Amino acid sequence: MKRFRILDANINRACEGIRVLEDISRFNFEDTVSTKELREMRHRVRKLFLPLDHKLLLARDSKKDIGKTISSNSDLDKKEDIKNLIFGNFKRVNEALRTIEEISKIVGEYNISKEIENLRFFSYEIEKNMSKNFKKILPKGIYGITGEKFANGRSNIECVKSMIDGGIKIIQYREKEKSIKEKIGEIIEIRNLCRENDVIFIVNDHVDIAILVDADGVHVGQDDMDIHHVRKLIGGNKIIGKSTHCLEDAEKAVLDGADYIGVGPIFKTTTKEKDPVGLGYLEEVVKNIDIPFVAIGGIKESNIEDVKRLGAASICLVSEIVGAENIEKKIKKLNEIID
Ligand SMILES: Cc1ncc(COP(=O)(O)OP(=O)(O)O)c(N)n1
Ligand SMILES: Cc1nc(C(=O)O)sc1CCOP(=O)(O)O
Ligand SMILES: [Mg+2]
Repeated sequence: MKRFRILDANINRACEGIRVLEDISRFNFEDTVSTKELREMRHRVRKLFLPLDHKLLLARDSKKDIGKTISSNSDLDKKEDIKNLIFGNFKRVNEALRTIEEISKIVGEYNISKEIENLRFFSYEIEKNMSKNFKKILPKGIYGITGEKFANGRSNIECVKSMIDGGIKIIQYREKEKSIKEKIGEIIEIRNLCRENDVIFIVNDHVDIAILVDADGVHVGQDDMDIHHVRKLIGGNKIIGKSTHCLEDAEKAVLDGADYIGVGPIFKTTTKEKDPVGLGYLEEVVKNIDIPFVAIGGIKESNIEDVKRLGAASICLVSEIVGAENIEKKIKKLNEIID
């Protein structure tokens, strides 16, 4: 009898958890695939136990459940945001399925146990897919940007491979000279390399191509598309970076909903025609701006320490990295300095 009580409690626990996830997937993310898969999983669990419904109901005794008092006195269930809510519910569902799987065996329901085991693995997959709905956050450390013109004959692809081998966690594709067709070819290749290596991939300027290749985000400048238009096109779960050159730009970018801002050019640079704004602007950003930022422009091994010291957690270097004799060694050296 007690075994059926455990089964009953865990079937309910699993199905209720799946229902929460299903509603988040449906109404919050409008994710058709995960919604359908979760609904199928919930129906499958219920259906498997239909023949045992009577025994399960007889064994139910919610009033005497000692877990109720323990749970109402516990702080463990506090969920601060939707992400925690999702991971908390997947944990709950997977644990409940595991219990159902084990108890089904000892009541002689081996086929059901096997099916529940399969559903548990299905649930791990859905969890992975659903986590794609979350926007990635700007990593700390070195932010790499392509620049074939400064790469001593190396291709953008070769540079990206070396950046990844050097341990970079975010790469932006920036290319001003090639045709759209050539750019798309390279972007797809780099997107795949980044995805395989768990590196965030940002496309510079081209919102349409970023959407086309399902990049993690896009970077736009003061003369590019406005953030609210970009957001409308690219959706809420992608990163939007915006270049800023003064505090007014930065404040506007925050209000417009940028996920991070570029702050520069800090020093004189030959990669872009723009006068330096100096370290003063970086200091202003550190004091006044609450969203993540990337320091950029003329940053080298020789001055990166000054940038870091002022409070820049993410630092971008183009020519210093792609123009280095050994890109991997350069990145490792830069990381040593800023660590
Ligand atoms: C991280 C980062 N910061 C600034 C820029 C510059 O963008 P933008 O002003 O649009 O100039 P171009 O790069 O398009 O010449 C950037 N790309 N990345
Ligand atoms: C692309 C770019 N944007 C900048 C900005 O301040 O918005 S500075 C810059 C060039 C950065 O290249 P390097 O590291 O070779 O100086
Ligand atoms: Mg631009």
